[in-house]
Amino acid sequence: MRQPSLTSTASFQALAQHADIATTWQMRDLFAADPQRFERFSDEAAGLFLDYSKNRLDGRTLELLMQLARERGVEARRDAMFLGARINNTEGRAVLHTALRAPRGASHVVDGVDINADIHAVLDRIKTFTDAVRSGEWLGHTGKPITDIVNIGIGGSDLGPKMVVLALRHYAHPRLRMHFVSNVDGHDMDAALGQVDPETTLFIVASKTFTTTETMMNAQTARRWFLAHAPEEALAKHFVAASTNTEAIKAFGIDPANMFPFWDWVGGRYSVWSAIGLPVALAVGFGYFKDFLAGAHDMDEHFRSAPLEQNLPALLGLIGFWNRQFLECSSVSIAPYHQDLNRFPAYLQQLDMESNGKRVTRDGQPVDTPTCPAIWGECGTNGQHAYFQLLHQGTDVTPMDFIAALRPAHEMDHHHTALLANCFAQSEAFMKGKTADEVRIDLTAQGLPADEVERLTPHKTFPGNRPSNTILMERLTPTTLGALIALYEHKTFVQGVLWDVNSFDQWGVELGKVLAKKIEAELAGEPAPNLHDSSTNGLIARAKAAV
Ligand SMILES: O=P(O)(O)OC[C@H]1O[C@H](O)[C@H](O)[C@@H](O)[C@@H]1O
Repeated sequence: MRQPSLTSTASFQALAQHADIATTWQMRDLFAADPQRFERFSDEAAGLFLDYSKNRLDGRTLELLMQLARERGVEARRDAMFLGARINNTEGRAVLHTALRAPRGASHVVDGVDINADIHAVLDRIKTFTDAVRSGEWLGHTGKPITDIVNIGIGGSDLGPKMVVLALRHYAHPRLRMHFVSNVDGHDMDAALGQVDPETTLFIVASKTFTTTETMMNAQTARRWFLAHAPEEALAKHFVAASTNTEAIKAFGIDPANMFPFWDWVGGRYSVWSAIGLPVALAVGFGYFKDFLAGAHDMDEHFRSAPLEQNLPALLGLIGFWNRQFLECSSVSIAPYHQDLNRFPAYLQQLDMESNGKRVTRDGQPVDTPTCPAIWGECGTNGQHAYFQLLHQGTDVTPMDFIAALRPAHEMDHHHTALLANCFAQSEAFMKGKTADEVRIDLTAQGLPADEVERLTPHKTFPGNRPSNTILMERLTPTTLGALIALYEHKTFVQGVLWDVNSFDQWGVELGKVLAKKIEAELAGEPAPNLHDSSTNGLIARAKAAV
Protein backbone atom coordinates (compact mmCIF):
# COMPACT_ATOMS: atom_id res chain seq x y z
CA MET A 1 0.00 0.00 0.00
CA ARG A 2 1.28 3.46 -0.93
CA GLN A 3 2.52 5.47 2.07
CA PRO A 4 0.96 8.90 2.44
CA SER A 5 3.49 11.66 1.77
CA LEU A 6 5.60 12.47 4.80
CA THR A 7 4.41 16.04 5.20
CA SER A 8 0.75 15.00 5.02
CA THR A 9 0.97 12.77 8.11
CA ALA A 10 -0.57 13.98 11.34
CA SER A 11 2.60 13.39 13.31
CA PHE A 12 4.74 15.34 10.84
CA GLN A 13 2.35 18.26 11.06
CA ALA A 14 2.39 18.13 14.83
CA LEU A 15 6.19 18.11 14.74
CA ALA A 16 6.28 21.04 12.34
CA GLN A 17 4.10 23.05 14.68
CA HIS A 18 6.22 22.10 17.66
CA ALA A 19 9.35 23.00 15.69
CA ASP A 20 8.18 26.60 15.30
CA ILE A 21 8.91 27.03 19.00
CA ALA A 22 11.57 24.37 19.55
CA THR A 23 13.90 25.78 16.93
CA THR A 24 14.08 29.02 18.91
CA TRP A 25 15.27 27.26 22.06
CA GLN A 26 18.77 27.75 23.38
CA MET A 27 20.34 24.56 24.67
CA ARG A 28 22.01 26.54 27.44
CA ASP A 29 18.58 27.35 28.79
CA LEU A 30 17.40 23.76 28.44
CA PHE A 31 20.36 22.55 30.51
CA ALA A 32 19.86 25.28 33.08
CA ALA A 33 16.17 24.44 33.43
CA ASP A 34 16.68 20.70 33.89
CA PRO A 35 19.53 19.40 36.06
CA GLN A 36 18.54 15.86 35.00
CA ARG A 37 18.87 16.59 31.29
CA PHE A 38 21.92 14.36 30.80
CA GLU A 39 20.27 11.44 32.62
CA ARG A 40 17.01 11.94 30.75
CA PHE A 41 18.58 12.14 27.31
CA SER A 42 21.18 9.42 27.39
CA ASP A 43 20.99 5.65 27.18
CA GLU A 44 23.14 2.60 26.58
CA ALA A 45 23.03 -0.73 24.82
CA ALA A 46 25.42 -3.37 23.44
CA GLY A 47 28.41 -1.72 25.11
CA LEU A 48 27.71 1.73 23.68
CA PHE A 49 26.61 4.78 25.62
CA LEU A 50 24.75 7.52 23.75
CA ASP A 51 24.47 11.06 25.11
CA TYR A 52 21.96 12.93 22.97
CA SER A 53 21.22 15.67 25.51
CA LYS A 54 23.14 18.29 23.51
CA ASN A 55 20.41 18.51 20.87
CA ARG A 56 17.74 21.16 20.46
CA LEU A 57 14.90 19.05 21.75
CA ASP A 58 12.88 18.22 24.85
CA GLY A 59 10.65 15.38 26.02
CA ARG A 60 7.77 16.57 23.86
CA THR A 61 9.99 16.67 20.76
CA LEU A 62 10.95 13.06 21.36
CA GLU A 63 7.35 12.05 21.98
CA LEU A 64 6.34 13.55 18.63
CA LEU A 65 9.30 11.95 16.87
CA MET A 66 8.28 8.57 18.30
CA GLN A 67 4.75 9.13 17.02
CA LEU A 68 6.15 9.87 13.60
CA ALA A 69 8.28 6.72 13.67
CA ARG A 70 5.21 4.67 14.54
CA GLU A 71 3.02 6.36 11.94
CA ARG A 72 5.69 5.69 9.29
CA GLY A 73 5.83 2.02 10.33
CA VAL A 74 9.45 1.86 11.53
CA GLU A 75 8.76 -1.13 13.77
CA ALA A 76 6.83 -3.09 11.14
CA ARG A 77 9.47 -2.43 8.47
CA ARG A 78 12.23 -3.39 10.91
CA ASP A 79 10.49 -6.67 11.65
CA ALA A 80 10.00 -7.28 7.92
CA MET A 81 13.73 -6.74 7.33
CA PHE A 82 14.74 -9.21 10.05
CA LEU A 83 12.27 -11.78 8.70
CA GLY A 84 13.68 -11.57 5.20
CA ALA A 85 10.85 -9.78 3.38
CA ARG A 86 11.94 -8.36 0.01
CA ILE A 87 12.11 -4.79 1.28
CA ASN A 88 14.61 -3.83 -1.42
CA ASN A 89 11.69 -3.40 -3.79
CA THR A 90 13.50 -2.07 -6.85
CA GLU A 91 15.76 -5.11 -6.98
CA GLY A 92 13.25 -7.58 -5.51
CA ARG A 93 15.66 -8.64 -2.78
CA ALA A 94 15.59 -9.40 0.90
CA VAL A 95 17.94 -7.42 3.17
CA LEU A 96 19.54 -9.82 5.59
CA HIS A 97 22.93 -8.58 6.69
CA THR A 98 21.62 -9.08 10.24
CA ALA A 99 21.42 -12.84 9.53
CA LEU A 100 25.17 -12.87 8.87
CA ARG A 101 25.86 -12.17 12.51
CA ALA A 102 23.21 -14.38 14.07
CA PRO A 103 24.60 -17.27 16.11
CA ARG A 104 24.75 -20.76 14.70
CA GLY A 105 21.42 -22.50 14.97
CA ALA A 106 19.29 -19.34 14.84
CA SER A 107 16.55 -20.66 12.62
CA HIS A 108 16.30 -18.55 9.51
CA VAL A 109 14.50 -19.94 6.51
CA VAL A 110 14.17 -17.72 3.45
CA ASP A 111 12.45 -19.03 0.32
CA GLY A 112 12.74 -22.52 1.76
CA VAL A 113 16.50 -22.22 2.34
CA ASP A 114 18.03 -22.40 5.82
CA ILE A 115 20.34 -19.43 5.40
CA ASN A 116 21.77 -19.82 8.89
CA ALA A 117 23.27 -23.17 7.88
CA ASP A 118 24.67 -21.66 4.66
CA ILE A 119 26.14 -18.69 6.51
CA HIS A 120 27.84 -20.86 9.11
CA ALA A 121 29.16 -23.27 6.50
CA VAL A 122 30.98 -20.33 4.87
CA LEU A 123 32.15 -19.06 8.27
CA ASP A 124 33.59 -22.51 8.97
CA ARG A 125 35.52 -22.35 5.71
CA ILE A 126 36.73 -18.84 6.55
CA LYS A 127 37.98 -20.18 9.88
CA THR A 128 39.86 -23.08 8.32
CA PHE A 129 41.43 -20.88 5.67
CA THR A 130 42.37 -17.95 7.91
CA ASP A 131 43.76 -20.27 10.61
CA ALA A 132 45.99 -21.89 7.97
CA VAL A 133 47.28 -18.58 6.61
CA ARG A 134 47.86 -17.12 10.05
CA SER A 135 49.62 -20.20 11.46
CA GLY A 136 51.95 -20.37 8.47
CA GLU A 137 50.57 -23.71 7.41
CA TRP A 138 49.29 -22.18 4.14
CA LEU A 139 52.37 -21.70 2.01
CA GLY A 140 53.06 -19.73 -1.11
CA HIS A 141 54.16 -21.63 -4.22
CA THR A 142 57.83 -21.61 -3.20
CA GLY A 143 57.07 -22.92 0.27
CA LYS A 144 57.14 -19.67 2.24
CA PRO A 145 54.40 -18.46 4.61
CA ILE A 146 52.22 -15.56 3.49
CA THR A 147 53.41 -12.14 4.68
CA ASP A 148 51.21 -9.74 2.69
CA ILE A 149 47.51 -9.71 1.87
CA VAL A 150 46.27 -7.48 -0.94
CA ASN A 151 42.51 -6.95 -0.95
CA ILE A 152 41.27 -5.86 -4.37
CA GLY A 153 37.78 -4.39 -4.16
CA ILE A 154 35.95 -1.06 -4.18
CA GLY A 155 32.98 0.56 -2.43
CA GLY A 156 31.50 -1.90 0.03
CA SER A 157 34.13 -4.46 -0.94
CA ASP A 158 36.85 -2.12 0.29
CA LEU A 159 35.60 0.49 2.75
CA GLY A 160 34.32 -1.94 5.40
CA PRO A 161 37.27 -4.34 5.58
CA LYS A 162 39.78 -1.51 5.31
CA MET A 163 38.14 0.53 8.05
CA VAL A 164 37.80 -2.48 10.38
CA VAL A 165 41.34 -3.76 9.83
CA LEU A 166 42.66 -0.31 10.70
CA ALA A 167 40.37 0.04 13.70
CA LEU A 168 41.45 -3.34 15.10
CA ARG A 169 45.15 -2.98 14.39
CA HIS A 170 45.91 -3.82 18.03
CA TYR A 171 44.54 -7.29 17.44
CA ALA A 172 46.41 -7.86 14.18
CA HIS A 173 48.76 -10.71 13.34
CA PRO A 174 52.37 -9.49 13.48
CA ARG A 175 53.44 -11.29 10.28
CA LEU A 176 50.60 -10.21 8.02
CA ARG A 177 50.73 -6.83 6.35
CA MET A 178 47.40 -5.73 4.91
CA HIS A 179 47.06 -3.72 1.69
CA PHE A 180 43.91 -2.44 0.04
CA VAL A 181 43.73 -1.58 -3.64
CA SER A 182 40.46 -0.04 -4.77
CA ASN A 183 41.05 2.73 -7.28
CA VAL A 184 41.20 2.12 -11.02
CA ASP A 185 44.01 4.67 -10.85
CA GLY A 186 47.10 2.58 -11.51
CA HIS A 187 48.97 4.51 -8.82
CA ASP A 188 46.99 2.56 -6.24
CA MET A 189 47.99 -0.86 -7.60
CA ASP A 190 51.50 0.36 -8.33
CA ALA A 191 52.00 1.41 -4.71
CA ALA A 192 50.81 -1.97 -3.39
CA LEU A 193 52.78 -4.11 -5.83
CA GLY A 194 55.87 -2.08 -5.02
CA GLN A 195 55.69 -3.31 -1.44
CA VAL A 196 55.01 -7.01 -1.87
CA ASP A 197 56.80 -10.18 -2.92
CA PRO A 198 54.97 -12.57 -5.28
CA GLU A 199 56.25 -15.56 -3.32
CA THR A 200 54.56 -14.49 -0.09
CA THR A 201 51.53 -12.46 -1.19
CA LEU A 202 47.92 -13.49 -1.12
CA PHE A 203 45.44 -11.56 -3.28
CA ILE A 204 41.78 -11.41 -2.34
CA VAL A 205 39.52 -10.40 -5.20
CA ALA A 206 36.49 -8.99 -3.41
CA SER A 207 33.44 -8.09 -5.44
CA LYS A 208 29.80 -8.87 -4.81
CA THR A 209 29.00 -8.81 -8.52
CA PHE A 210 32.45 -9.72 -9.84
CA THR A 211 31.75 -7.32 -12.71
CA THR A 212 32.85 -3.97 -11.23
CA THR A 213 35.26 -2.56 -13.80
CA GLU A 214 37.78 -1.13 -11.34
CA THR A 215 38.08 -4.39 -9.46
CA MET A 216 38.20 -6.52 -12.58
CA MET A 217 40.94 -4.36 -14.08
CA ASN A 218 42.92 -4.39 -10.85
CA ALA A 219 42.48 -8.15 -10.46
CA GLN A 220 43.69 -8.79 -14.02
CA THR A 221 46.69 -6.53 -13.44
CA ALA A 222 47.55 -8.36 -10.21
CA ARG A 223 47.18 -11.69 -11.99
CA ARG A 224 49.48 -10.61 -14.84
CA TRP A 225 52.03 -9.25 -12.37
CA PHE A 226 51.92 -12.50 -10.43
CA LEU A 227 52.24 -14.69 -13.53
CA ALA A 228 55.27 -12.69 -14.60
CA HIS A 229 56.94 -14.13 -11.48
CA ALA A 230 55.31 -17.52 -11.05
CA PRO A 231 53.82 -20.40 -13.05
CA GLU A 232 50.08 -20.66 -13.75
CA GLU A 233 49.60 -23.56 -11.30
CA ALA A 234 50.86 -21.28 -8.50
CA LEU A 235 47.72 -19.12 -8.77
CA ALA A 236 45.75 -21.38 -6.42
CA LYS A 237 48.12 -20.57 -3.57
CA HIS A 238 47.92 -16.83 -4.12
CA PHE A 239 44.43 -15.86 -5.34
CA VAL A 240 41.16 -16.20 -3.47
CA ALA A 241 37.81 -14.50 -4.05
CA ALA A 242 34.79 -13.29 -2.11
CA SER A 243 31.70 -12.87 -4.27
CA THR A 244 28.12 -13.86 -4.99
CA ASN A 245 29.04 -14.64 -8.61
CA THR A 246 30.65 -18.07 -8.63
CA GLU A 247 30.54 -18.40 -12.45
CA ALA A 248 32.56 -15.22 -12.93
CA ILE A 249 35.10 -16.33 -10.31
CA LYS A 250 35.60 -19.59 -12.19
CA ALA A 251 35.96 -17.71 -15.46
CA PHE A 252 38.65 -15.55 -13.86
CA GLY A 253 40.58 -18.70 -13.09
CA ILE A 254 40.32 -18.82 -9.32
CA ASP A 255 40.31 -22.28 -7.79
CA PRO A 256 36.72 -23.13 -6.69
CA ALA A 257 38.20 -24.24 -3.35
CA ASN A 258 39.35 -20.63 -2.85
CA MET A 259 35.91 -19.07 -3.32
CA PHE A 260 34.15 -17.60 -0.33
CA PRO A 261 30.55 -17.02 -1.37
CA PHE A 262 27.86 -14.72 -0.08
CA TRP A 263 24.38 -13.91 -1.27
CA ASP A 264 22.35 -11.30 -3.13
CA TRP A 265 20.51 -10.37 0.05
CA VAL A 266 23.72 -8.79 1.39
CA GLY A 267 24.08 -5.21 0.14
CA GLY A 268 27.63 -4.14 -0.77
CA ARG A 269 27.76 -1.49 1.95
CA TYR A 270 26.44 -4.02 4.48
CA SER A 271 28.83 -6.79 3.50
CA VAL A 272 31.77 -6.58 5.92
CA TRP A 273 30.02 -9.28 7.96
CA SER A 274 30.15 -11.71 5.03
CA ALA A 275 33.06 -13.24 3.10
CA ILE A 276 33.96 -9.62 2.27
CA GLY A 277 35.24 -9.58 5.87
CA LEU A 278 37.96 -12.08 4.93
CA PRO A 279 40.77 -9.51 5.37
CA VAL A 280 39.43 -8.80 8.86
CA ALA A 281 39.45 -12.49 9.79
CA LEU A 282 42.96 -12.83 8.35
CA ALA A 283 44.26 -9.80 10.22
CA VAL A 284 42.69 -10.34 13.64
CA GLY A 285 41.94 -14.06 13.53
CA PHE A 286 38.64 -15.88 13.36
CA GLY A 287 37.99 -15.64 17.13
CA TYR A 288 37.98 -11.84 17.06
CA PHE A 289 36.04 -11.85 13.79
CA LYS A 290 33.36 -13.82 15.62
CA ASP A 291 33.43 -11.25 18.44
CA PHE A 292 32.96 -8.54 15.82
CA LEU A 293 29.88 -10.36 14.50
CA ALA A 294 28.64 -10.93 18.05
CA GLY A 295 28.88 -7.20 18.87
CA ALA A 296 26.76 -6.40 15.84
CA HIS A 297 24.31 -9.12 16.81
CA ASP A 298 23.94 -7.57 20.27
CA MET A 299 22.99 -4.30 18.59
CA ASP A 300 20.58 -6.16 16.29
CA GLU A 301 18.85 -7.69 19.30
CA HIS A 302 18.63 -4.30 20.93
CA PHE A 303 17.26 -2.68 17.77
CA ARG A 304 14.76 -5.47 17.35
CA SER A 305 13.46 -5.56 20.89
CA ALA A 306 13.95 -2.24 22.72
CA PRO A 307 11.02 0.18 22.71
CA LEU A 308 11.71 3.08 20.36
CA GLU A 309 12.09 5.42 23.34
CA GLN A 310 15.18 3.50 24.52
CA ASN A 311 16.29 2.27 21.14
CA LEU A 312 19.68 3.73 20.25
CA PRO A 313 19.45 3.39 16.45
CA ALA A 314 15.89 4.77 16.51
CA LEU A 315 16.96 7.71 18.67
CA LEU A 316 19.95 8.52 16.48
CA GLY A 317 17.82 8.24 13.36
CA LEU A 318 14.99 10.38 14.69
CA ILE A 319 17.28 13.08 16.07
CA GLY A 320 19.16 13.17 12.77
CA PHE A 321 15.82 13.50 10.99
CA TRP A 322 14.81 16.35 13.32
CA ASN A 323 18.06 18.21 12.63
CA ARG A 324 17.80 17.65 8.89
CA GLN A 325 14.16 18.61 8.61
CA PHE A 326 13.58 21.34 11.13
CA LEU A 327 17.04 22.80 11.79
CA GLU A 328 17.70 22.46 8.02
CA CYS A 329 21.14 20.95 8.54
CA SER A 330 22.38 19.71 5.20
CA SER A 331 25.45 17.92 6.48
CA VAL A 332 26.55 15.92 9.50
CA SER A 333 30.14 15.71 10.66
CA ILE A 334 31.51 12.55 12.24
CA ALA A 335 34.35 13.08 14.70
CA PRO A 336 35.91 9.88 16.01
CA TYR A 337 38.20 10.80 18.90
CA HIS A 338 40.17 7.65 18.19
CA GLN A 339 42.91 7.56 15.59
CA ASP A 340 42.19 3.93 14.77
CA LEU A 341 38.71 4.97 13.58
CA ASN A 342 40.33 7.15 10.97
CA ARG A 343 38.39 5.56 8.10
CA PHE A 344 35.07 5.45 9.94
CA PRO A 345 33.75 8.72 8.41
CA ALA A 346 34.60 7.42 4.91
CA TYR A 347 32.85 4.15 5.71
CA LEU A 348 29.75 6.01 6.93
CA GLN A 349 29.71 8.11 3.78
CA GLN A 350 28.90 5.06 1.70
CA LEU A 351 26.63 3.51 4.30
CA ASP A 352 24.48 6.59 4.75
CA MET A 353 24.69 8.50 1.48
CA GLU A 354 24.45 5.51 -0.86
CA SER A 355 21.55 4.22 1.22
CA ASN A 356 19.49 7.35 1.68
CA GLY A 357 20.76 9.73 -0.99
CA LYS A 358 17.48 9.30 -2.84
CA ARG A 359 14.87 11.69 -4.22
CA VAL A 360 11.93 9.40 -4.88
CA THR A 361 9.97 7.22 -2.49
CA ARG A 362 9.80 3.45 -2.66
CA ASP A 363 6.90 3.72 -5.10
CA GLY A 364 8.61 6.30 -7.28
CA GLN A 365 6.95 9.49 -6.08
CA PRO A 366 9.13 12.56 -5.48
CA VAL A 367 9.90 12.95 -1.79
CA ASP A 368 8.42 16.06 -0.23
CA THR A 369 11.19 16.76 2.28
CA PRO A 370 14.98 16.83 2.10
CA THR A 371 16.58 13.41 2.59
CA CYS A 372 20.09 12.29 3.53
CA PRO A 373 22.49 15.02 4.63
CA ALA A 374 26.09 14.91 3.42
CA ILE A 375 28.31 12.94 5.81
CA TRP A 376 31.92 13.92 6.31
CA GLY A 377 34.53 14.09 9.04
CA GLU A 378 37.97 13.47 10.35
CA CYS A 379 39.48 12.23 13.57
CA GLY A 380 39.68 14.51 16.56
CA THR A 381 41.81 16.32 17.45
CA ASN A 382 43.02 16.80 13.84
CA GLY A 383 39.70 18.20 12.60
CA GLN A 384 39.79 20.85 15.32
CA HIS A 385 42.83 22.42 13.68
CA ALA A 386 41.33 22.34 10.20
CA TYR A 387 37.61 22.91 9.78
CA PHE A 388 36.17 23.25 13.29
CA GLN A 389 36.38 27.02 12.76
CA LEU A 390 33.45 26.73 10.36
CA LEU A 391 31.58 24.44 12.70
CA HIS A 392 31.87 26.94 15.55
CA GLN A 393 31.41 30.22 13.73
CA GLY A 394 30.33 29.51 10.14
CA THR A 395 26.88 30.37 8.85
CA ASP A 396 25.63 26.76 8.64
CA VAL A 397 24.75 24.58 11.58
CA THR A 398 26.40 21.16 11.26
CA PRO A 399 25.41 18.53 13.81
CA MET A 400 28.29 16.43 15.09
CA ASP A 401 28.67 12.85 16.23
CA PHE A 402 31.56 12.53 18.68
CA ILE A 403 32.81 8.97 19.18
CA ALA A 404 35.33 8.01 21.85
CA ALA A 405 36.67 5.08 23.87
CA LEU A 406 37.08 5.68 27.60
CA ARG A 407 40.22 3.57 27.76
CA PRO A 408 43.03 3.52 25.25
CA ALA A 409 44.86 0.53 23.80
CA HIS A 410 48.20 2.10 24.75
CA GLU A 411 49.82 3.10 28.01
CA MET A 412 50.27 6.82 27.41
CA ASP A 413 47.45 7.77 29.73
CA HIS A 414 48.17 11.49 29.63
CA HIS A 415 47.58 11.44 25.86
CA HIS A 416 44.23 9.82 26.39
CA THR A 417 43.25 12.30 29.07
CA ALA A 418 44.08 15.14 26.68
CA LEU A 419 42.12 13.45 23.88
CA LEU A 420 38.97 12.97 25.96
CA ALA A 421 39.25 16.49 27.36
CA ASN A 422 39.22 17.83 23.81
CA CYS A 423 36.29 15.67 22.81
CA PHE A 424 34.13 16.78 25.73
CA ALA A 425 35.28 20.41 25.46
CA GLN A 426 34.25 20.60 21.83
CA SER A 427 30.72 19.36 22.41
CA GLU A 428 30.44 21.74 25.36
CA ALA A 429 31.64 24.64 23.21
CA PHE A 430 29.26 23.76 20.36
CA MET A 431 26.38 23.68 22.78
CA LYS A 432 27.23 26.70 24.95
CA GLY A 433 28.98 29.02 22.57
CA LYS A 434 30.21 32.30 24.00
CA THR A 435 27.93 35.32 24.11
CA ALA A 436 29.01 38.84 23.19
CA ASP A 437 28.67 39.86 26.84
CA GLU A 438 30.95 37.04 27.96
CA VAL A 439 33.48 38.08 25.34
CA ARG A 440 33.32 41.71 26.49
CA ILE A 441 33.90 40.70 30.10
CA ASP A 442 36.93 38.61 29.11
CA LEU A 443 38.48 41.25 26.91
CA THR A 444 37.93 43.98 29.47
CA ALA A 445 39.52 41.80 32.15
CA GLN A 446 42.55 41.46 29.85
CA GLY A 447 42.89 45.25 30.02
CA LEU A 448 41.86 46.08 26.45
CA PRO A 449 40.53 49.58 25.84
CA ALA A 450 36.78 49.89 25.31
CA ASP A 451 36.95 50.57 21.55
CA GLU A 452 39.21 47.56 21.05
CA VAL A 453 36.81 45.42 23.06
CA GLU A 454 33.95 46.48 20.77
CA ARG A 455 36.00 45.93 17.62
CA LEU A 456 36.97 42.38 18.59
CA THR A 457 33.75 41.24 20.24
CA PRO A 458 31.88 40.08 17.08
CA HIS A 459 34.90 38.05 15.98
CA LYS A 460 35.25 36.31 19.31
CA THR A 461 31.56 35.56 19.82
CA PHE A 462 30.36 31.97 19.34
CA PRO A 463 26.67 31.47 18.61
CA GLY A 464 26.64 27.99 20.21
CA ASN A 465 23.36 26.07 20.25
CA ARG A 466 24.95 23.64 17.78
CA PRO A 467 23.76 20.06 18.24
CA SER A 468 25.87 16.98 18.86
CA ASN A 469 25.66 13.38 19.99
CA THR A 470 28.43 11.68 21.93
CA ILE A 471 28.92 7.93 21.69
CA LEU A 472 31.20 6.35 24.28
CA MET A 473 32.50 2.83 24.62
CA GLU A 474 34.75 1.35 27.27
CA ARG A 475 37.38 0.32 24.71
CA LEU A 476 37.50 -0.04 20.96
CA THR A 477 37.31 -3.84 20.66
CA PRO A 478 36.00 -6.18 17.97
CA THR A 479 32.76 -6.39 19.93
CA THR A 480 32.20 -2.66 20.43
CA LEU A 481 33.22 -1.93 16.85
CA GLY A 482 30.67 -4.46 15.59
CA ALA A 483 28.00 -2.80 17.73
CA LEU A 484 29.01 0.68 16.57
CA ILE A 485 28.73 -0.20 12.88
CA ALA A 486 25.39 -1.94 13.42
CA LEU A 487 24.16 1.12 15.33
CA TYR A 488 24.79 3.29 12.28
CA GLU A 489 23.36 0.69 9.89
CA HIS A 490 20.10 0.68 11.80
CA LYS A 491 20.10 4.46 12.20
CA THR A 492 20.32 4.66 8.42
CA PHE A 493 17.47 2.16 8.13
CA VAL A 494 15.22 4.17 10.46
CA GLN A 495 15.77 7.35 8.45
CA GLY A 496 15.10 5.51 5.20
CA VAL A 497 11.75 4.39 6.58
CA LEU A 498 10.85 7.91 7.72
CA TRP A 499 11.60 9.24 4.23
CA ASP A 500 10.06 6.11 2.66
CA VAL A 501 13.03 5.66 0.32
CA ASN A 502 14.58 2.34 -0.66
CA SER A 503 17.80 2.37 1.39
CA PHE A 504 19.11 -0.75 -0.32
CA ASP A 505 19.52 0.10 -3.99
CA GLN A 506 22.03 2.48 -5.60
CA TRP A 507 20.90 3.29 -9.12
CA GLY A 508 22.60 6.67 -8.85
CA VAL A 509 26.03 5.18 -9.46
CA GLU A 510 25.05 3.69 -12.84
CA LEU A 511 24.98 6.62 -15.28
CA GLY A 512 28.59 7.63 -14.77
CA LYS A 513 29.69 3.99 -15.16
CA VAL A 514 27.94 3.71 -18.55
CA LEU A 515 29.36 7.00 -19.82
CA ALA A 516 32.86 6.07 -18.61
CA LYS A 517 32.76 2.91 -20.74
CA LYS A 518 32.04 4.96 -23.87
CA ILE A 519 34.69 7.54 -23.11
CA GLU A 520 37.26 4.89 -22.23
CA ALA A 521 36.83 3.40 -25.71
CA GLU A 522 37.19 6.85 -27.26
CA LEU A 523 40.32 7.60 -25.25
CA ALA A 524 41.73 4.23 -26.25
CA GLY A 525 41.49 5.14 -29.92
CA GLU A 526 37.92 4.71 -31.14
CA PRO A 527 36.89 7.67 -33.26
CA ALA A 528 35.13 10.28 -31.11
CA PRO A 529 33.33 12.54 -33.56
CA ASN A 530 32.20 15.09 -31.01
CA LEU A 531 29.52 12.88 -29.53
CA HIS A 532 29.28 14.80 -26.30
CA ASP A 533 28.74 18.35 -25.10
CA SER A 534 31.51 20.82 -25.90
CA SER A 535 33.07 20.55 -22.44
CA THR A 536 33.33 16.74 -22.53
CA ASN A 537 34.48 16.77 -26.16
CA GLY A 538 37.13 19.33 -25.28
CA LEU A 539 38.41 17.34 -22.30
CA ILE A 540 38.60 14.13 -24.36
CA ALA A 541 40.47 15.95 -27.11
CA ARG A 542 43.00 17.34 -24.62
CA ALA A 543 43.59 13.90 -23.12
CA LYS A 544 44.04 12.33 -26.57
CA ALA A 545 46.46 15.06 -27.58
CA ALA A 546 48.54 14.33 -24.48
CA VAL A 547 48.93 10.63 -25.25
O1 LIG B 1 31.32 -5.54 -4.68
P1 LIG B 1 31.10 -5.00 -6.03
O2 LIG B 1 30.01 -5.74 -6.77
O3 LIG B 1 32.37 -4.98 -6.83
O4 LIG B 1 30.59 -3.53 -5.90
C1 LIG B 1 31.39 -2.51 -5.37
C2 LIG B 1 30.60 -1.23 -5.19
O5 LIG B 1 30.31 -0.67 -6.45
C3 LIG B 1 29.01 -0.29 -6.82
O6 LIG B 1 29.10 0.67 -7.84
C4 LIG B 1 28.10 0.19 -5.73
O7 LIG B 1 27.86 1.57 -5.79
C5 LIG B 1 28.57 -0.14 -4.35
O8 LIG B 1 27.45 -0.30 -3.54
C6 LIG B 1 29.40 -1.39 -4.31
O9 LIG B 1 29.79 -1.67 -2.98
